[in-house]
Amino acid sequence: MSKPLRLLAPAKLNLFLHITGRRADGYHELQSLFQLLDWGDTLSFAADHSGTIGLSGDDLGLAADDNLIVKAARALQHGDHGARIHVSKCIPTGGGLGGGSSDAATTLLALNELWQCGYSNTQLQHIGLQLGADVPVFVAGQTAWVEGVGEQLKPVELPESWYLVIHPGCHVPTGEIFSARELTRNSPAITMAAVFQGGHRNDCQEVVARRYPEVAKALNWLAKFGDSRLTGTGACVFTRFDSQAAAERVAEQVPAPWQAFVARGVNRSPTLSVLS
Ligand SMILES: C[C@@](CO)(OP(=O)(O)O)[C@H](O)COP(=O)(O)OP(=O)(O)OC[C@H]1O[C@@H](n2ccc(N)nc2=O)[C@H](O)[C@@H]1O
Ligand SMILES: Nc1ncnc2c1ncn2[C@@H]1O[C@H](COP(=O)(O)OP(=O)(O)O)[C@@H](O)[C@H]1O
Repeated sequence: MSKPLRLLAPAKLNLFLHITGRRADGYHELQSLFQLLDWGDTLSFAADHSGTIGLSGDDLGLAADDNLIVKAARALQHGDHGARIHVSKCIPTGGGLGGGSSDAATTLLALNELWQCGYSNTQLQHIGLQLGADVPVFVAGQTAWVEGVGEQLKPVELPESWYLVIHPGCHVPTGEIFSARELTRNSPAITMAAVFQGGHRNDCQEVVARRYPEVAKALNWLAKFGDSRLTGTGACVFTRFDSQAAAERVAEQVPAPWQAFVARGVNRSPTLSVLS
């Protein structure tokens, strides 16, 4: 058995999210800035020749076969490839922070290396897209401008920022928000330059805030300290700060029972540096 490889599966924030259309298969076309964070789940991998995939660690109440970590491993597995994988979850599930997708991406990157599959990063992104719309951006491991359903990526370099993220305690199913009748689906496509001049939003925010009052409350509370915004389809909300100290000062005041954490925005996933 090889020495275990321990890697971060980073969380992300959608700094903005516009829905610009809908494809024939019902999936929505998006424009978004995916900001990677230096905070997330921890996965460790040991390869063997057992021909089986074993997953231990935090139980999400999912059958192993439904866990994106196992699905990602199976997508690469051939012959007697085997692996013991351990997961420590920090990223709240269904929070709009991309936890499941990031776990899947880290699994693809780790096992491609340990099993010496030889796939390029672009090939792994294609494999990842079959597992979820958000997986390719985590495989690429860069903060990125994203279009399509998540498969068209352009890395961007953003100034260092700190984010206070609040989980208001409710679970918002992505499918429910995308099937909401009142959702705006025809935002005009904008350029990256326009985004950097402001004038962007999360098109899901109004729908989520109306259906989930705790999200609305958290957005209003955070708005006292800066622009507050929903990430993805929620339920987490966030505000940007210039320094860790400023973010921590506000984090200390977050009312119970909401959960909060402070994380640094990174342009490149720490996981890529370990693997390359
Ligand atoms: C919109 C984002 C932004 O990050 O939201 P979050 O999930 O992170 O909150 C993601 O791209 C979400 O991606 P992901 O969470 O992988 O979605 P999936 O599991 O693939 O899809 C769940 C359901 O949402 C709908 N869906 C998802 C993505 C998309 N671009 N259009 C859609 O219409 C589909 O009905 C799908 O059945
Ligand atoms: N390893 C995993 N971690 C989190 N969620 C997972 C995982 N595997 C499968 N899932 C499923 O993926 C769904 C989306 O979870 P997640 O990616 O954390 O949230 P979001 O899409 O809101 O960012 C969950 O409802 C969960 O059932």
